[in-house]
Amino acid sequence: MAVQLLKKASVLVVDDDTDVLTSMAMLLRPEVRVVQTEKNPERLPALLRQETFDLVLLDMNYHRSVNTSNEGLYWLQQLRTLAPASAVVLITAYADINLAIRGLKDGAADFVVKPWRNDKLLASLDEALTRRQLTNKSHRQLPKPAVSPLLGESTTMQTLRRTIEKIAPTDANVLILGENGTGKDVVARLIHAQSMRASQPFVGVDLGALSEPLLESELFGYVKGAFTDARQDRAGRFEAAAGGTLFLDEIGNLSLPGQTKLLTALQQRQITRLGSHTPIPVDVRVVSATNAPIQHLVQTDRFRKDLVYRLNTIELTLPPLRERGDDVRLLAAHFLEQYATKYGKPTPRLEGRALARLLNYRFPGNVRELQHTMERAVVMSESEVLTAEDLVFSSVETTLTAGPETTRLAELEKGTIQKVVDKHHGNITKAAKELGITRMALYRRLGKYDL
Ligand SMILES: Nc1ncnc2c1ncn2[C@@H]1O[C@H](COP(=O)(O)OP(=O)(O)OP(=O)(O)O)[C@@H](O)[C@H]1O
Repeated sequence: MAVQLLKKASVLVVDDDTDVLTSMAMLLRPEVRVVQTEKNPERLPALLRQETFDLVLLDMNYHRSVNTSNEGLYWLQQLRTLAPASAVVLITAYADINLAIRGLKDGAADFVVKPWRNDKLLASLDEALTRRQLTNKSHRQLPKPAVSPLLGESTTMQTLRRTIEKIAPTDANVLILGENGTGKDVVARLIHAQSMRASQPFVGVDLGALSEPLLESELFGYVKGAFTDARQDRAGRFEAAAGGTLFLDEIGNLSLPGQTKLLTALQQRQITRLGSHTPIPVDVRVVSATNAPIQHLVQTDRFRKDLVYRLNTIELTLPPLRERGDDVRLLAAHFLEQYATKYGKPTPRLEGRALARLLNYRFPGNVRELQHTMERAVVMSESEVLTAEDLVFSSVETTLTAGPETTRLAELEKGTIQKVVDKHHGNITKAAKELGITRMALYRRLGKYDL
C-alpha cells in the first residue's frame, strides 16, 4: 500500500547544492511518479502557485543565508502556508539535528541526516505519505493557506479593500489591472479567500511564461498519446481549479489564437483535453490580471474585445506605490519586521534620511521592489539603524523630484555600487545580480563613476 503511494507521488526537492539535487533526482526518479528539483528556495512561492506536490524534501541549510539555522525553518513555515496539504521531510546536517527536531514541531513529517542511506530515506518518504493520506482521509481540517495581507491605509487602498469585500462573494469574473509588483496576485488570492469558493482550489497560471505549444496542454490538459511525451492522461489548470478560482496572470500576453481558445472555454463552460473529443464541463470563477494597457491592446486589435468583456465583469485597478503616500512607510516597517524575523536579527529602524529617500523614490517595481530593498537592507546592515546608504534599489534610482538632489543621488549610487562590487570581490556578474541591473549597465556605471 505504502509503496503504491510512493509510486504515485509527486515530489519536490529543494536544496541549493546541485550535487544533492542530482543524486536525489537519480534516486527518486524510478521510485516516484514525478520528481522536480529546485535550487533556489526563493522561487517556492511562485512554483507552488503553479504546482502541487504530495511531498517536499527540504534542505535546512542554505549557503547564501546570513543566519543558516533559520532559513530552513523559515521555508518550512512558508511551505505550511503555501502548500499545507504537502508532506515535508527535512534534509539536515548531523550538527543541526536540534533544528530538525524543532522542524518536526513546526509541522515537518520527518527528517533525514546527510549523508543519507537510500533505503532509509525511501522508507521515511513512504511513512510521511501514508501519514499524510490518513490525515486527509480523517477529514481533519487542514490549515487554510494564509493569505498575504493587503496592507495600506491610503484612501485608495481602503476603498479597494471595501470593494473586494463586496465583490468577492459574487461569482463575477474579475480583471485586475496595475503595474508590476502592485499586489495583483495578493488581491486575486484575497478575492478567492473571501469567496464562497474558499474551500475549493485556487489555481494560478502565468500565461506570460507559457509558450504557444504549451498553452493548450497546460490549460486544458491532454490524454495519453496526444503528443510524443504524453505518457499518461493529465488534467489541465481548468480542471484542477474545478469548483474554485482560476487565476490567469499576465493575460495581456496571451496570443490571439490563445485568446480564441480561452474565450471558447469560458463561453461553453467546458474544455476538451488535447487529443480527446470528449468535452468536460468545468465550473471555475476566473480572476485575471495584467500590467498591460488592456484597452489599448483592444483598440490596436491585439486583444479580443469579446474576451475582455468576459473577463472584466468587475475591473479593479491597483495604484502604483508612488501614489499611495504614507503607505510606503507602513509597508517598509512591515517588511523590515518580516525579514528581521526571517534572518534572526533585531528589527532595524529607518534613519530620517533613509525614510526621506524612500518617500522620494518612484518605485518602478512597486511593492515588490520595496520588499526586496528592505530584505537586502536587513541582510546587509550591521546596525539597528538603517541609513540612506543602506538602501539599494533594484531599478536605477529616479526620484519624484529630480533637481538639486541629483548630485547626492549620484553619490549614493556610486557608493552603493562600490559597496556591492567590493562585497563580491570585483565579481561583476554577482554584483550586477545583487544590484538588479545587467552586467552592461554595471560596466557603464563603473565607467561613469571612474570606479
Ligand atoms: N498591499 C500589500 N501589502 C503587503 N504586501 C504586499 C502588498 N502588495 C504587494 N505585496 C507584496 O509584494 C509582492 C508583489 O506583489 P504581487 O506578486 O501580488 O504583485 P503583482 O502585481 O501580482 O506583480 P506582477 O505584475 O509582477 O505579477 C508580494 O510579495 C506581495 O506579497
